[in-house]
Amino acid sequence: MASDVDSSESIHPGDPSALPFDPPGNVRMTAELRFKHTDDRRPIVNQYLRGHRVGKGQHGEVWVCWDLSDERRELAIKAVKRNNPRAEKMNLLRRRNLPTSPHTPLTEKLGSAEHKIRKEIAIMKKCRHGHIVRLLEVIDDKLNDRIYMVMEYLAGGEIKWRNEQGEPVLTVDQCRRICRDVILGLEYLHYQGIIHRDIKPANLLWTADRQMVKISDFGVSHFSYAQRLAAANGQVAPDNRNDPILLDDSDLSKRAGTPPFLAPEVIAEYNSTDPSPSISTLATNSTILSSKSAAQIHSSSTIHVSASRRPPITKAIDIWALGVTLYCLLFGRIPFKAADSSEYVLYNIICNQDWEPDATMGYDRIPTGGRHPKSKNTEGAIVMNFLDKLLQKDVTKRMALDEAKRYPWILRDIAQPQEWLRETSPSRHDMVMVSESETRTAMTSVRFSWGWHKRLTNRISSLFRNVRPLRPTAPGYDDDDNFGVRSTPTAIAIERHKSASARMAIGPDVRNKGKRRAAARPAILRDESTSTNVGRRRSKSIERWARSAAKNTPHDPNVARPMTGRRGSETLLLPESQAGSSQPQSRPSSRGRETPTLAGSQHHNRFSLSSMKYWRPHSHKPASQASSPLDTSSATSYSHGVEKKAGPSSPDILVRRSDEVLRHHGREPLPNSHDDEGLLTAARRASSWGEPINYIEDVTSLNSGDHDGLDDDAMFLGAGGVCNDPSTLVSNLPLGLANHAPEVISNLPLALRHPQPERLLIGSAIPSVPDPASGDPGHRPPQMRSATTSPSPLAQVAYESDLGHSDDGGGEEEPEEYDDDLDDDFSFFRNTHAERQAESEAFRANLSQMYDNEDEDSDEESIPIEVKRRRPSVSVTAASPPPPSDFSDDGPLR
Ligand SMILES: Nc1ncnc2c1ncn2[C@@H]1O[C@H](COP(=O)(O)OP(=O)(O)OP(=O)(O)O)[C@@H](O)[C@H]1O
Repeated sequence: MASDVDSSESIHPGDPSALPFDPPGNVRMTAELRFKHTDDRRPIVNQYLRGHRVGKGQHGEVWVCWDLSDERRELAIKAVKRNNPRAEKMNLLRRRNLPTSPHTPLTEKLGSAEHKIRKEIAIMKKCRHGHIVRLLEVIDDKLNDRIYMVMEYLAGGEIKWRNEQGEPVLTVDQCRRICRDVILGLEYLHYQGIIHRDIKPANLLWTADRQMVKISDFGVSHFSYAQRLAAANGQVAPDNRNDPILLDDSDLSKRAGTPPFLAPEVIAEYNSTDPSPSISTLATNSTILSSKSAAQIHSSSTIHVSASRRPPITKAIDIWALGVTLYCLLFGRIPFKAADSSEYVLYNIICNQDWEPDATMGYDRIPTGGRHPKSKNTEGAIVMNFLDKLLQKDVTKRMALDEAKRYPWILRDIAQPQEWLRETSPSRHDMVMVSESETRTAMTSVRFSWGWHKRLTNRISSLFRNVRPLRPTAPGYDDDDNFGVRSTPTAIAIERHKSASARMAIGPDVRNKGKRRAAARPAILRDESTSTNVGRRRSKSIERWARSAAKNTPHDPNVARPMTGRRGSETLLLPESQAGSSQPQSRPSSRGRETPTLAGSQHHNRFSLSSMKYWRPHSHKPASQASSPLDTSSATSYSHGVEKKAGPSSPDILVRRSDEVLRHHGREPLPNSHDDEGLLTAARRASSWGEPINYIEDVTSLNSGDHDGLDDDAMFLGAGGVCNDPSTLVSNLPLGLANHAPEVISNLPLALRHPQPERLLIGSAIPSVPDPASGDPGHRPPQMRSATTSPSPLAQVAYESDLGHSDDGGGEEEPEEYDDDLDDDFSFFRNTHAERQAESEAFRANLSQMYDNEDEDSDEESIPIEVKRRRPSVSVTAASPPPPSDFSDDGPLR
């Protein structure tokens, strides 16, 4: 078994005690953020001197930093916005969670970004294992709209697993070691009751010496108390039975993760042999199982599961994802891929088609012997058999982690396997205990600091977001049942309420940039409907939505209910005296269903942002000065230096909002334009899955929300791939910049370098270093190593700072400011008409998917369907420059 044991690897790779990084103590929770600069303008966040940015994901940016209070230990600090409207909007459109839960969980109502951070922190806080990225401190200052997570720094970066030709760059040996590390990490997570749900190469980070891989990104991970109990034979203290974040099992029914890595049971309804009604509705012009012949379909591995009988979603989904990951590492490509990049086709392939190996595997091109090798004892046959067990479509036949850990190939280079198995047993670790209070403190309410100098004054769309149609109060109707508020801790609802109020009161807010953009574009409207009608809404066409919305008057004072106007869990509270002044008995219904209504009332939609598409702001006034509904809407107790005004009666408020704003800006709505029609036709077509989408096959999670439209280069780079041909990237540059050398491009004004994906440049001047992980001087190096200084091949990708700062940590921005936000905020006003038109056309051309949102009835007014090129998740793993030696940090930070 151990004939080819490499003595250099005869270690106990999974033994946490052998780890160089294992600081004692629990995760620190810090409630105050202090921000200052060094003399040379290097930012300091509390005691952390911030260095260059090492990565950027959908929700946050990651920098290297040095802990000034701990001998300048090198760490990573991740800044995550609590509120990410762009990501949330895309998530909203994409969230087709199957099956629909009648009880929409509170956690979803908190918004995906917030939800993601809370879960990520709550889970990471207690994970302490050699193959899990360690969280050390959370800086959660309520006055800052970002949360800072201080983690151990994995200098090796993401695993790079293929070159630009799509060939594997890791040896089979390396693949095995990575796989073993992930098995150990997963074993620990599963033992703790945590399902990662997004295992893929991009979420596996190398240590600096590339001797070890750690699992990162717990944004969609799931904690199951039942699983934890089972793992501990019921001996676990019931510390978090009531934790709404960690115990929300309905989360598991949601399709989170990265499409090519999703297990068949997660997408069981996409089995074409037994399509669920939802599929037949959606897939009106999709080709099912288009690309492969029937002979290629391995019947024994085809599952026949209808949506109604979908297998339970368990930790086995991580094992499947591990199998897909191992396949990627071995062959430099993903095992399941749809020819037309359609998710629908992809899911059918995952459910119904078998995987096929290449003739050889790994960088060292070891023969595989095919899918079913004749000789069973070859290396290829052993690995193929291992893959076969991991990639079992039938979850009951899939290999368990414990089995995988003991598989001979995994144990191959372990000197004393039995001892290693004993030492790495998860039962040797303490059980994770995450209390409810800890989860809550992981993320608290947002309070906004004043930043007028940075913020534009367009608050109209956020205002309308808070204008709600009538909420039902018909007898027997329990609002909470539909919104999952019943189980909501009061504090959370209040926090959100405050947050909404704050936004209304304060006025300009960069967070609503997306909605301001929506006002300038044709928008596809979503009608307001109730959660009890979620099932029906699924079949409702987008076109009907928009028409209905356009016809309806903004708000009827007879219908408007002053008590609660809600968006998600945000609640517009009005004084009790006003709330009691009306007794609404009706419930708005976009379908005109019979619902008890007040005389003369009709169903209503929120004010249509699309009707304001030709509206342009004339002036920017602080909310407190504007003669807009901003003046009157806030009757909450939220106080942030803004003088509260007593509002008029609630119906007045609601009916006045849209009218006043339009009048104030001298514009009339233009409903029902032909633009809407064309757009809707495209949207409807797209919603039927007929439009192929360019999902990012291996880098972007569903939870990231916008993996559509990424160009191949960005996808490739984000996947941990490499590219040594600058023309490949430069070819993507806009405005004819492709002919310019990268250095010329880097000097262009920021405006010319936007949007983000075009700012990827090649650091061609970076010298190379050998790969310490390979350990073989004669080893054929991957192509890109000639251009990298980093242990990671990703070193040659440089990502420019948004504000043109160098990546040396000398950024001057304050943490409160999200650079791209600012850019977005100004872009609307900066763009010429022609640009806007071009943008609109590009938008239509790219329009690929529209999801009817079956699990929300609460939020979002007009949702423009916008598919943007995604800013890729790029890692820059060049060796970190040391902290400045001449820097002297003064007193308070010590
Ligand atoms: N501890 C770390 N050490 C080194 N690099 C890191 C670390 N954490 C994250 N990174 C890098 O930063 C990038 C972005 O981090 P991360 O994936 O956590 O952000 P995110 O916003 O959650 O991403 P997404 O939601 O898009 O998956 C990662 O791809 C990784 O390369």
